[in-house]
Amino acid sequence: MTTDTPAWKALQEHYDTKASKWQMRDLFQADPARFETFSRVLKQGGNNENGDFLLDFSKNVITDETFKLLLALARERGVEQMRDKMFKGDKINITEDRAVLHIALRNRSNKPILVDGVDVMPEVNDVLKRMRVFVDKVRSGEWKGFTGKAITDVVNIGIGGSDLGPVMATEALKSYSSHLNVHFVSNIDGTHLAEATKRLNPETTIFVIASKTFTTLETITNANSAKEWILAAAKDVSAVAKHFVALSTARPLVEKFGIDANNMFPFWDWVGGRYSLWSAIGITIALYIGMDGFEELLAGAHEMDNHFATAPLEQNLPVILGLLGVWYNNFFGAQTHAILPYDQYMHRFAAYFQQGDMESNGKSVTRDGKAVKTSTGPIVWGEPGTNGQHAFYQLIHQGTKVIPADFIAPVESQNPIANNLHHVILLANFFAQTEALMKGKTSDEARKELVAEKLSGDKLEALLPHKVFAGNRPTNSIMFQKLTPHTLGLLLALYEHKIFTQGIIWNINSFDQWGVELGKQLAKVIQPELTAAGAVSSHDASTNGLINFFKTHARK
Ligand SMILES: O=P(O)(O)OC[C@H]1O[C@@H](O)[C@H](O)[C@@H](O)[C@@H]1O
Repeated sequence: MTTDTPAWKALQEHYDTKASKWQMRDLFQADPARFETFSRVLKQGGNNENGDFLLDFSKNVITDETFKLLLALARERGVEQMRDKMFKGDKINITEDRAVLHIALRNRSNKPILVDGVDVMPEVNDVLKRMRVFVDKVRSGEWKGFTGKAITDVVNIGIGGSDLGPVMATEALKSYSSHLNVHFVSNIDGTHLAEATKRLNPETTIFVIASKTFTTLETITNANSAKEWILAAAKDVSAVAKHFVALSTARPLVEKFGIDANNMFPFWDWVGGRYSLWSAIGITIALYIGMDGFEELLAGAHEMDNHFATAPLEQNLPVILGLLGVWYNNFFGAQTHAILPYDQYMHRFAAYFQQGDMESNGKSVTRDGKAVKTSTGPIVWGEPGTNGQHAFYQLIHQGTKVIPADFIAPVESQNPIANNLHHVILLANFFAQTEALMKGKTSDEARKELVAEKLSGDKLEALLPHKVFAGNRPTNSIMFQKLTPHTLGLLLALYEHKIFTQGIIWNINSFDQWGVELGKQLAKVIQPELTAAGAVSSHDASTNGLINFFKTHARK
């Protein structure tokens, strides 16, 4: 049982007797070298645009002792051993009997990785080569649509892991894009496809059908409607081969759909959906920024993989982030974790890791099937700064909940307009927010301000409590030179391994997602009921009521 182990008990006692009483502002006052003690810099490789990558975790409610106790927990839980198993290709996804090898997709060293005794690297490299040929053809205009015109628009049809990664990465790397436009259709709501195709020309549009299983109802329904849209214009089935490619692990289903095997880019069951942007699922990213850019993304992730696999735990960025998350989740009772990028290009980053984190660690049984005794994965949420500041930061500053938050920003803007004024203001806000969250404002400080504003007596006393900030709100700050493909790769892998670390500490299987199945099963039962004659009475009263409301109000 996780809470009965020595390291967990030591942390609990440390929290109860010490940490629960600390104020970060005192910790900073007591130790002028706190930033040096609790920050780490990674020197990135690749081209010299990439530069240094900083994690400052000094604005957390920790001391040296806390840090040591957290590291002891990681050792006790066997984080290193499980990490090594993942990198070796062991089948650590026990409920699906699969290896967990997104790290193989970006294994730029090509060191063999064996699954069932077979090295997966030749196949990985083969798909990358085929992707390059295809991507170059489309980008150069050599690939033609059914009337012989070059392609201008790419529509990615996929959902969950087959959508969120490519959406997030193409948005993040927009400044590396060329002439091709990309669009994304995920929702089964016909509005999504209809709006995406409204202004597109079928002659110059290709559809990328992204689905690991090729059974996902939303994706297959959208893909069929997209096929009708192309065929309505082309009036010849041979157009399908020129306008559809598939990214999947399920070759027979792709062929059954009518997509040519030559236009299929495979991946493997050891790639989880939410870790699949590194696989052929990344083809839309490659079409957008070019194959060299995509391989830079892989290289950045590979660099973080090497760091995670080899750095001692006290230097290991994903392990540090994972442990800090456990500290707040399990000892301070934090329910959520905010991701706050100070970079407009990263506006889908939090949404991406909502799936990454919540689908991985939203579990309530241990790896051996027992009910967990601790809280597991947090609710992940966030928006880019400074938008969030004018919306929900109030609750982070003065609400009753502990909300640990990650602040993320590049040193250099891709758009240094107005002589970089915008970026300077943006970063000033980043730094100010983390300072305010840590320090807060005492009653004495607030009183002084009110006096300076010429307030006194009852008015001052009435206003005073509203002007006090308790502070002590924990934040991590992540900074890097510039949001290059390499840096984005590094950052994504950092969060992936953080999630991995936490899953091991909670002893849950972070690699399956059975929780999404029940709703799918029930939808299959309900779908025919919606168009059949007569009222429905086989469900609970609410579900019957909703279905029957729809049936009586739907116009024929
Ligand atoms: O890529 P597929 O097979 O269409 O699946 C899409 C998504 O489907 C969801 O049901 C799964 O929970 C996700 O993990 C997955 O990413």
